[in-house]
Amino acid sequence: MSSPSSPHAGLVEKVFRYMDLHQDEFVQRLKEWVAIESDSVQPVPRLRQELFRMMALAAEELRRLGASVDLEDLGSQQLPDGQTLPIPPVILAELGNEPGKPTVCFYGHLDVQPATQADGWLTDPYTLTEVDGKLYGRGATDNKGPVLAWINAMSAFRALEEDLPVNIKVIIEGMEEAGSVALEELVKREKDRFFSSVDYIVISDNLWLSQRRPALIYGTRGNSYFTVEVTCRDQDFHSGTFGGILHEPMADLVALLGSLTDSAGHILIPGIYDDVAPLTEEEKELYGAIDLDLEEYRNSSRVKKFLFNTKEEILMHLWRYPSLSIHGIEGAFDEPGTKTVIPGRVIGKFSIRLVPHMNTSVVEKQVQQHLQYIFSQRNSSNQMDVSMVLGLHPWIADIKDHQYLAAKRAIKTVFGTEPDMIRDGSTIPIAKIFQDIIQKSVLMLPLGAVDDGEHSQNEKINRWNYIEGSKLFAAFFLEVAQLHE
Ligand SMILES: Cn1cncc1C[C@H](NC(=O)CCN)C(=O)O
Ligand SMILES: [Zn+2]
Ligand SMILES: [Zn+2]
Repeated sequence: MSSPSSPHAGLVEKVFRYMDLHQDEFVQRLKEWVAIESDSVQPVPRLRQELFRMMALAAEELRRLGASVDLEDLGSQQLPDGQTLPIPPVILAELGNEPGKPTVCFYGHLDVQPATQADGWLTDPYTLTEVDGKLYGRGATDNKGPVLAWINAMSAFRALEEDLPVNIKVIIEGMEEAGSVALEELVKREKDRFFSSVDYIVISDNLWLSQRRPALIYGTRGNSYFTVEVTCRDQDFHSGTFGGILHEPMADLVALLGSLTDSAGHILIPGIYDDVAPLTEEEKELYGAIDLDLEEYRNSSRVKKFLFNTKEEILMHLWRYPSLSIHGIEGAFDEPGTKTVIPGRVIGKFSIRLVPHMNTSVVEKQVQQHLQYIFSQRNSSNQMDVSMVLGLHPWIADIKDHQYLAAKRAIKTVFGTEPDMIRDGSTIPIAKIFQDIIQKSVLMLPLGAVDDGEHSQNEKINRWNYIEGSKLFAAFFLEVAQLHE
């Protein structure tokens, strides 16, 4: 609880009490939002319709709070197979426009990863189901819960007829899980309009490092995603009638993919580590202070052994060093059984997580050169094509920034503790885009617990995280307003 000396202590308590009393309504709203299958990953018309429905529902909710809401049309998306699909509109909403108050802009997304019960969900992924204080459902933590927590915070002030201490802007998209298609253009277009008055940007699209201890995030890795296609012809072969006389595309591809890393996870692409920011003594100390029980983390991940044995090494390799992951092979025989095919054309997929100060176009050249060299060594008559299909930049914040201090104070008020100061190994592409284009401070203020299972089966948000997270945003409004004065 806030200290009695704090000038807004009474208001904080009133808002928190409101939220405790109305928590079932907040959960009910999350249930309505989770019920929409707003999957942006599978490019099919039915799901795009669901995305449109999702954005309309959120727009309506914001209008109910008195916000002015625009739905920005982003046109359509051209898919590699020639199909075009409409892109769901982006919500740009605004509540309050008083010159004396700071303007805080919240970014969130309402699209989700695919999910079906057959994937191994214990409950229907689109029916929010509470078990032991855990609210299970696709999008519960990524990112519908946090978006609603922000809206809950706005709604509490309105319901109590209390003046909002900040001007609020909200940008909500529906294509994050597909790589934030067309969002950068929108941000550029709106730089001198919607974003001109923005002082601070808040994103809540990550998780804590712990079950109970809140965190602030000051960096995310980028990602360069590659496809490497090896083609002999456009049809499969029978291995009994062609096996032995062909350069097999799959053999080429497996060799290419196998050349990318060694068994210790070190990336073998020449030059790839050249631009990685050197480790300073100051940074080293930050890792020591983080409270992570490595054994528990390993056990709860159900992994026998990690590549590194100390907390510091593990965190550094997740946050401040690049990594290369192989994701899949399109065109490969991947069913059970013993089909004797030789695939005629296969596409390998891998990506490299980038860290400061790596650059996507430099990485693209290095990967091209490396794969061309490896391929040439095989004297294969097949055709190889490498392309970088996504180039997402890493992001790092200045933790001495005003709003990081405001967030720390809000965390102290709600949770009575200091946050873990952490980075995240995954990618929030829009963070760097906001930082570069709007040139205002970006804060990542996550609400979910480490075991929420984003993108996984049985994704959930704890009722406690959802409600305390709503309080956290309300407390944050008050702290930002106070610091801004
Ligand atoms: C779509 N995409 C392709 N490359 C990277 C991404 C973003 C994706 N983002 C998240 O998972 C956010 C987690 N809070 C990721 O990092 O894989
Ligand atoms: Zn997300
Ligand atoms: Zn996600």
